Amino acid sequence: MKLYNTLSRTKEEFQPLNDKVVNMYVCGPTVYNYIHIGNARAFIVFDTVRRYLEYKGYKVNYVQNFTDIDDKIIKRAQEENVTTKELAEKYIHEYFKDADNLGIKRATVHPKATEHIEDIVKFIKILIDKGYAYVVNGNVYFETAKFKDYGKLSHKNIEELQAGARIEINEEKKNPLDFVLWKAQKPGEPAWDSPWGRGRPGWHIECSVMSTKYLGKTLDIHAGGPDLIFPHHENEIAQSEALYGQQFSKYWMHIGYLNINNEKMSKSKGNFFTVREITEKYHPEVLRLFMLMAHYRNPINFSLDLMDQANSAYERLLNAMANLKHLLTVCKERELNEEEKRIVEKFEEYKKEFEEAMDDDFNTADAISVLFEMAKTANINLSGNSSKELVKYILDMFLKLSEILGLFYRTVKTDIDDEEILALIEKRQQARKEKNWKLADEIRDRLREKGIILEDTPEGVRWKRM
Ligand SMILES: Nc1ncnc2c1ncn2[C@@H]1O[C@H](COP(=O)(O)OP(=O)(O)OP(=O)(O)O)[C@@H](O)[C@H]1O
Ligand SMILES: [Zn+2]
Repeated sequence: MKLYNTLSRTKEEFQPLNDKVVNMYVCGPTVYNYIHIGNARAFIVFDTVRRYLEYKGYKVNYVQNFTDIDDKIIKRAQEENVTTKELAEKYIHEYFKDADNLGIKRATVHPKATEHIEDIVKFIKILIDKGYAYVVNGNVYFETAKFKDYGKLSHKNIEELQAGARIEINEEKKNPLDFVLWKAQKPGEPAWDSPWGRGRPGWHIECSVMSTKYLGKTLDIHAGGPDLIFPHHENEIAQSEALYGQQFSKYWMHIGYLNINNEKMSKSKGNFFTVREITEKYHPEVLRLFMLMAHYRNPINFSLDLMDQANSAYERLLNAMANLKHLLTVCKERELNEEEKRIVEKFEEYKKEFEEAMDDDFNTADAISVLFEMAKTANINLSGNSSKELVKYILDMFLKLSEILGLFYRTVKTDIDDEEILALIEKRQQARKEKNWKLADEIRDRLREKGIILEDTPEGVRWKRM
């Protein structure tokens, strides 16, 4: 299996540090608003990477953080007259609603910056002790000139970086490329104690600290949007490698931009559609299919026309599967005839092609083309006279492969009946009574995987199918 590594700018053979385990970290949202579809592109793509790795038999430890303290959060909280914690919690909740809707699996851990202040302070202290950071007026800065590999991810030398960096007026910094690790408190801002006075962590440090805490000093894959390569990920490398003296992440994956009118879609520019808006108009799986129909590293220029095209594509696949489900109810069980055996061989070929596409740097666009080929072949060759085994075999393959893309397995599969759902809900209620939160969460997750959403209300648990 090959993947494109931003660090080497080549497609490399994928070989995790530990044969069967993949430790993967994805930079998550800064929670002061609903996520827009540009953010969603990142989360959908990396969820698909994770699903494929799991399909290949790896155990994936997947960590995605919430940046729950930062300038934008503070500003927005002040405008709305709520605390930063209240604001962040609200949008974390909204993030999960959107992510669940899009079939993005929950991470193994979703750490929050504000819950790791002690670890962050410890990390910064050691950087200062080792001579990589300096304190000025309660602010702590990382001294980039001390880290000789600075620029290796963005493939630029210090002079180029300096020329490209926005030169802010900050007389405290020894060098414009130095970045803040700890920010001294300004009046009215939330703050935590530290050896340098009250303040809060900078943005980059949280990812270095939380990734190491949950995944170890060297990650297999670190991933994010293209705007994060510099400075965010470059700075994460500098902090972590300076501290631990070993490689921070073996592979770096970055998606292409989601643009609108050929300009980056972004919260700050206001040129965005939220996931909420789009999924009111289209089925969430259409948005997911839309994202995966492009190669993840290519830019996408978003338009509603393209969404309409994705919608038709989605319906074609859905119809093929609905047709198979219908055939399942009318076809009779009997041995496969010669012609049908050849069809099975053809589908085994399709499966191989699908895997080859995914093995080649997660080429979901080609993988989806294979699904269309499958739909075509099924439509042409199957009828009410086909063997039920054949129909079942093809439907199962459809669902198995599309589940890797996070598609159809919730909408098409109905292998859980009401009785089973109620029994699991009962079991979860019991676990909650016994304060066994882990089991309760596991049951909720298991149901979600099957497309069942639980809602805890004062009147009890409500559930619905997605
Ligand atoms: N237009 C986009 N295309 C692709 N990825 C994006 C886009 N916008 C954001 N991302 C990615 O989404 C993730 C979360 O981003 P974040 O919450 O920092 O918000 P943001 O939308 O980039 O903020 P802003 O729009 O104000 O610059 C990051 O990995 C980021 O790189
Ligand atoms: Zn990050």
